Amino acid sequence: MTATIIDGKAFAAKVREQVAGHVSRLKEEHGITPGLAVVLVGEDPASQVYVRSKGKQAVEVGMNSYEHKLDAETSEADLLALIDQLNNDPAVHGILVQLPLPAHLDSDLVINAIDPAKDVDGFHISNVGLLGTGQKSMVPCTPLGCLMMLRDHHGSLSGMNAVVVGRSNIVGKPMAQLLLGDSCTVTIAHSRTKDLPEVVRRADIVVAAVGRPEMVPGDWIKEGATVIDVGINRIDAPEKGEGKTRLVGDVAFSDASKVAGAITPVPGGVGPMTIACLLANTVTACCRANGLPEPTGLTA
Ligand SMILES: NC(=O)C1=CN([C@@H]2O[C@H](COP(=O)(O)OP(=O)(O)OC[C@H]3O[C@@H](n4cnc5c(N)ncnc54)[C@H](OP(=O)(O)O)[C@@H]3O)[C@@H](O)[C@H]2O)C=CC1
Ligand SMILES: Nc1nc(=O)c2c([nH]1)NC[C@@H]1CN(c3ccc(C(=O)N[C@@H](CCC(=O)O)C(=O)O)cc3)C=[N+]21
Repeated sequence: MTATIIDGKAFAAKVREQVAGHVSRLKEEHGITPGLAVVLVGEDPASQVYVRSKGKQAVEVGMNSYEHKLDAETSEADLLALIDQLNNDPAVHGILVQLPLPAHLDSDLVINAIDPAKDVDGFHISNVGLLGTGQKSMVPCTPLGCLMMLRDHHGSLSGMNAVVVGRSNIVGKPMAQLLLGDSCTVTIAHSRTKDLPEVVRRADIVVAAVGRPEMVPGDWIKEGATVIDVGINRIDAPEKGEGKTRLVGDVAFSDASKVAGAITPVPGGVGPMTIACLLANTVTACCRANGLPEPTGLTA
């Protein structure tokens, strides 16, 4: 069996197209332009790339993008003051603080300072609680992107065995909540899980969000399973030349794609969907802030 490749890049382009349609309607019919503020503290090169990409794509769909780059030594008080300013700025509908933050900053404190209605990452405790209780919330972008691809591929996920490898607050836990919301039987695995290969072999849906290059080998995958690879790992690629690197996921793609029914590639899978969902969340937040009906099909 050769797996269907789930093309996250193409799917993300479709989501952005829908978002762009909503943005132009908001502008024409209501004179409102959705605005996304992205805050980056420090100079982490990977984070800089993502932040640039978010800003660029926001502008491409017709939104306003506000980038705030603060130096690595920024104090907590200064960062909180910026968040307060963005919370009170009516032109800003979505706020994202790029993680991880430098170690001297308390990320829980910072995230919980964001107005939950503008928390387009869905990381604020009130959004986490709303998601956990099945209420309307802002849904974290990466898990939302994964859910969209799974629903598109399967239609209904009801009754499927889903295994999420990884229990982070930004990916693993919200992913498990969303799968549960779609009536999967959900297992969350992590570094203390006993006999992980056997746990993964039971899965109809595997979501790998670990951060270890190709740690899930092909022989852990059940024949025909759907594999969503969230991992983004930059590894050395001497075959491309000295000092060169390449991106790989948490799944050994080549072997897994021989047994899986469907699989997302890295790059070109979950990553582009994450940014598309960030834009979708910003439009949703903008509609809610203005008491307008929110787009359908762009939330969980
Ligand atoms: N495509 C995208 O848009 C995004 C991609 N990512 C990528 O996804 C990956 C995961 O990110 P994130 O959730 O933030 O990572 P974290 O480091 O926060 O969490 C990793 C999780 O993996 C678990 N884990 C670590 N080692 C093992 C192991 N040997 N066996 C089983 N589980 C293990 C950890 O378990 P424990 O809790 O026990 O320590 C932890 O729960 C990274 O590669 C990251 O770059 C992240 C966000 C967005
Ligand atoms: N507050 C916050 N929210 C986030 O959503 C967030 C964050 N912090 N910190 C870092 C992680 C990581 N993340 C990615 C987004 C897009 C790609 C992406 O587009 N990847 C491309 C490749 C990009 C490349 O070539 O480097 C792809 O997979 O095809 C990857 C990773 C969002 N994150």
